[in-house]
Amino acid sequence: MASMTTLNGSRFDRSLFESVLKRRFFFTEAFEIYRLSPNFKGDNRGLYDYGPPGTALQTNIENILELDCSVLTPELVLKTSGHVDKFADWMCKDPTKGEYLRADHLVENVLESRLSRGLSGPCKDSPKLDDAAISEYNDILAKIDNYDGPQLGELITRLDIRNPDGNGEVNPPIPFNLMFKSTIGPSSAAPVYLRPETAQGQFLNFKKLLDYNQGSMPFASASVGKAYRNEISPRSGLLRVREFLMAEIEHFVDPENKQHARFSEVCNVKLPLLDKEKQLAGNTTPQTLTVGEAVESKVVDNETLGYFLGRVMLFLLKTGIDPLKVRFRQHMDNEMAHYACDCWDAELLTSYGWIECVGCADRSAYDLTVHSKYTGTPLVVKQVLSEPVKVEEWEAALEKKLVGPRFKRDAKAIQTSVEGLDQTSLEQLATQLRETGAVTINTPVLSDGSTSVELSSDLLAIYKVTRTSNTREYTPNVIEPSFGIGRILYGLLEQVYWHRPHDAARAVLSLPLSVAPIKVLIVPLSAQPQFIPLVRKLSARLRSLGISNNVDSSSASIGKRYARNDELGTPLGITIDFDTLADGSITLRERDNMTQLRGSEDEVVQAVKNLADSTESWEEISQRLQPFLGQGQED
Ligand SMILES: Nc1ncnc2c1ncn2[C@@H]1O[C@H](COP(=O)(O)OP(=O)(O)OP(=O)(O)O)[C@@H](O)[C@H]1O
Repeated sequence: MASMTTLNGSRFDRSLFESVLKRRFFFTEAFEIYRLSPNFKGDNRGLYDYGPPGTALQTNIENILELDCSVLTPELVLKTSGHVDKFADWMCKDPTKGEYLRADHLVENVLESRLSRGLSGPCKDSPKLDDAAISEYNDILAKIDNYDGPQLGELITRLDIRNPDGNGEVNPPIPFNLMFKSTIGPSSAAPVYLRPETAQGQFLNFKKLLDYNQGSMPFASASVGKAYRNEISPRSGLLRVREFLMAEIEHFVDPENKQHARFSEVCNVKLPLLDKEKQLAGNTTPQTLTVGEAVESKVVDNETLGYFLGRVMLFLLKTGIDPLKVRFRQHMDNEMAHYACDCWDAELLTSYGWIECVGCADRSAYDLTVHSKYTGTPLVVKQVLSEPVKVEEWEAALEKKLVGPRFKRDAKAIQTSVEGLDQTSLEQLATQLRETGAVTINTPVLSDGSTSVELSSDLLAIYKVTRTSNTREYTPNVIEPSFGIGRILYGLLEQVYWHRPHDAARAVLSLPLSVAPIKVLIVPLSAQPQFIPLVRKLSARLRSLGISNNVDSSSASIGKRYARNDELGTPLGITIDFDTLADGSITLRERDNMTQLRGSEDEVVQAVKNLADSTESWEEISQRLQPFLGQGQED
């Protein structure tokens, strides 16, 4: 487990931190009052509700273009995309306890615990770890994501890895599909899944998106919405939940030209990169390269992927993430999702270790190709060429005189499927047809319920033709940054949490103004009625500038009111006191250093606006406004 320090260098204490977040209602366990009732049965882990500050923070973080697609997804779509067969994690059962554990996490947790205790087993009197074992464990941990189920099984047996809860032996790993299944309609005949990612809806709308974009490439769509995964054993709070908010951008690009028009904007952004070769060699220290250097040296495959890694880094920094607690880790070959050909994860350092928060995958032409093949709908771009070119192409022709009478009302569907075959498939099928005299073609559901048909060489011919063309046809590749908003939010909260020196009860969340749920706290010093119009006017004035604010007119001391809002991460405070009644001046307080400045309402409002627009810093404002030595009020 990573050892974390807070912003002022003290040790990070997760239980204190979580108590602050719960107290201030950033989030809570979902269905909590039911879960606490004695009749509640079942596994409620991995389900959370965000309270008002958590929801506001989430909205402030996400802020990207939206395309809103259906969550309920027919089985056929996810069968075609490969999720029904391959979207699984390896799971072990502890038969004694009846517990299920994710196999890679089990190995990781047990080896990390052995390393931290220097012992090779769970008991105090287990033998000490020798140098060879320490080196082997570190090597395994550096590439833990690269092991498949049987390999994890081999490690579990050879290293005698057991369930830390009770020390029972576990069964060999088996795959567990992470999708939630349901059915649609009263007949329950049509299986559906809750989407495990938002991407598929965007791929299925590719043709419409391309038309909407006047056929021009490259372009991107984006979607923000809930995704659902039946995680095997969620034990890390908001980091691993079963229902979470995802923001995914699908950038469609010409596979022969992966340059990016705005690459120069991110070229100099520095990235800490941990590539797959390093991990396989057991090395976990990233190298820092600029995006430009990383693409030039081919550490990152292409400009578009580099562009998005740069943008992800800038986004994380803007939300307030510490640059020393971010790294970009490349997936190893076995780790890659079934649809990806390259992938870099932006990981944040948390008290749970390095956690993936944004996955940046090159999904190649995988998704568009499989959906196109299955549905017979071409999901391609037709590029008009300035000079005509000679192209050699595979063509398929059905012997209609025979196909019509043989397949009757299915003939049309078969013809559409044959016409939808892409060049790669046609080439493979041509060889097969030549060698075996028949091929199988996938089709929509036919009248006998089947979803494929066998065509022999008397019914189907596949041959090469040469023609002159003014257009080039291609299936775009997709570069996809996929943001888990909850993980970014949690990582950020851990990183900005600290408490005042010598007072663990006075916690502070140093959220930047841009993402803080409430930007300004207004505190009237007294509950006397003269203060009410002043407070209302100031609050409305800030609101009209788009600056969210909260009024705390409770009877608690000023110090208590500020302390409550320090825990909510409110960056600025304005006090209205008796001098305000006399001369209209008010006090502006900065959350982190608690210094206060005094000026007229106009001056203070302008200062708040400049801080919110990042056109002036607190230090610069301190040069203009009078220092106010009222910190004593805080206690
Ligand atoms: N169970 C979850 N809870 C919260 N966020 C999640 C969860 N699973 C994935 N995410 C978020 O969605 C993003 C994209 O999902 P992706 O499929 O790349 O994750 P993943 O590789 O399955 O994650 P992990 O390996 O941690 O299970 C992740 O970067 C993460 O931020």
